[in-house]
Parts: sequence; C-alpha cells; structure tokens
Amino acid sequence: MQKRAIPLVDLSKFTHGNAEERAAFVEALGEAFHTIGFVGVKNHGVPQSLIDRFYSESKAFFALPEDVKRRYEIEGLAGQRGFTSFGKEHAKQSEVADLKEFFQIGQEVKVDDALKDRYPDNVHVAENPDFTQTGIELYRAFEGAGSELLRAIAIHLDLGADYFDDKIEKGNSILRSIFYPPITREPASAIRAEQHEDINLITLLVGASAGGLQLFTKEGEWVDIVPGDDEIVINVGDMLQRLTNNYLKSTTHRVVNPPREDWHLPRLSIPFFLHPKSEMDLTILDKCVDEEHPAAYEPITAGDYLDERLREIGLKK
Ligand SMILES: O=C(O)CCC(=O)C(=O)O
Ligand SMILES: [Fe+2]
Repeated sequence: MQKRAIPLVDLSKFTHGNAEERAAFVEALGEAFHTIGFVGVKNHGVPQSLIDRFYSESKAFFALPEDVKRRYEIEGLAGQRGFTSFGKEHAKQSEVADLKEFFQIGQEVKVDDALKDRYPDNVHVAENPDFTQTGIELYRAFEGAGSELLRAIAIHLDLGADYFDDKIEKGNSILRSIFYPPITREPASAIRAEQHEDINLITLLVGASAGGLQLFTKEGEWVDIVPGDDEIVINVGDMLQRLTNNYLKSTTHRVVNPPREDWHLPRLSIPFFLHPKSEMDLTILDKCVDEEHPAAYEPITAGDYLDERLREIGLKK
C-alpha cells in the first residue's frame, strides 16, 4: 500500500469520545496542522447521501449549455455567488487562468437578520431547482464539521474551545462546486488548478471524482493526496496561518492534469472554504510571538484581507 501523504483522524473521537480520546484527537489535529497543514478526517458527520446528491446536482448543472450557465454569472459579485465561467480565476502569481469553472453558494441568514444586507442572495438555477437548495444543506453540514475542528484547534492553541464560535457563526464561508472539463488539446501552460494557498481559516474538501490533488512538502516535493471514499480532506488556510504567526501551516497545493489517456475525463470537486465574519481581527495571537518567532504580519480584518486576495486572483476588479 502507498504511504499516506497526510495523517488520518477520526472526528467522532472528539465529538463523542471520552476525555482521553478527545485529548488524543486535539493532539493529532494540532500536530498535523503544524507540520503539513493537511489532514484526512473520517466520521466527520457530513451525510454521504447529501454529498452524493450535491454531486449529481452539480454534474447536471455543469452539463447545461454554456449560454444557460452564463445566465447565472452575475456581474459585480466577484464570483462569490453563482457561476464563474471557464478561464476566469488564476492563482495569484500566475498569468494564465486555471482550467476550471465553478459555482459558489454563500451564507443564508433570515430576512430580518442584522447581517442580511451583508450577504448577497444565493443564485437559484431555474433548469435545476434543487441544486442550490441541496448546496445550502451541504453548507450547513460542513459548517457543523468545521466548527468542531476549529474547537479542537482552539483547545490545541490554548484559547478555550469556544474561541472561534462567535467569529464563525453566520460567517462568510463559501461552498464551491468546481468542474474541470475534459482536456481537448494540449494546454498552453495552465493546469487544472495552479499551485496556491487557500485564503480562509480552514478548507473542507470532499473526495473529488478523479485524482490530481497534490501538496508541496517542506522537503520541496509534490505528493499526491489520495483520500479514502469516506474521508474529507482538511487544510489550513492563510487566515489561520496568519493568526498563528505561521505556527499552523497553510500548505501550497494544486490540481494537476491527468495523463493523456484520461484527458476525456472531467473532474468534479467540492471544497468548503470556512470563513469567519468579516470583522474578525486577524492580528497575530500574542502567544504566537516570541524572540524566535517575531510577528510576520500586520494586523488586518478578515474582510479586508479577503478583498485584497480576491483582487489578486482576478475575481474582484
Ligand atoms: O479541486 C480540488 O480538489 C482542490 C481545489 C482547490 O484547491 C481550491 O479550489 O482551492
Ligand atoms: Fe485550494
């Protein structure tokens, strides 16, 4: 058997385990986030049936004619809701766009909620009425799993389990359904997703429909991430790396093109980018600064940081 590129943890040991199992989970998660910034999680509580439903709704959406999909690409939203067509987004250091298109679903709050004005409405697809609704259900399930993981990491950082709770409640997370179409001719230079780091606190990624995801190790090697069917892949994003002054690692990753004989196969993947509310202060935690680790970042809020990054990747003008 191939050696696992990333460790595997069992979230039920944290949510339903005894004190010893919880402590072991916190230790294993902290170690994984500190050393490689990635971990596989099983027993994550996100129902497989819901994941399967959203996969098939997504497939049906991306199979719609291009002109129909474009009706759901809304000007002025920086791709944060609805469709973003092929060739728009590029990694921040890259001139060429990734070989992908995607659809994004954001936070839903009640009409009378104080945050209602802040979150643009989700985009509903007339040809595929259950797509967004299923996505919103999956969004909630990911929020649940993500908040447990952040509770564990808050304990690891000695901040108290509830440190992130109010910061992520009704947060600005994004569920992204990504479609990488079949490759029909030699790509000039782009790959499915050029190397990058995620912007948010943590990302939860359910098993993609094909391989290709790789992470860049400290030793300077690209290694394949091959999760089991029942696993979610979690990685640290730049916001959490920043808050912890690089103690937790936001590891570079990418999605490479398949070998030529598999060019006809599309790839579908569903990351959930867990973001806090925009007012969260990302100023480095005091406890993460010492003589050996001087402060590496200026204070900034999550909202301003996100804006800066969306400009760099070509989504915001
Ligand atoms: O498609 C994937 O498996 C990962 C995509 C990714 O890294 C991203 O969208 O940030
Ligand atoms: Fe990513």
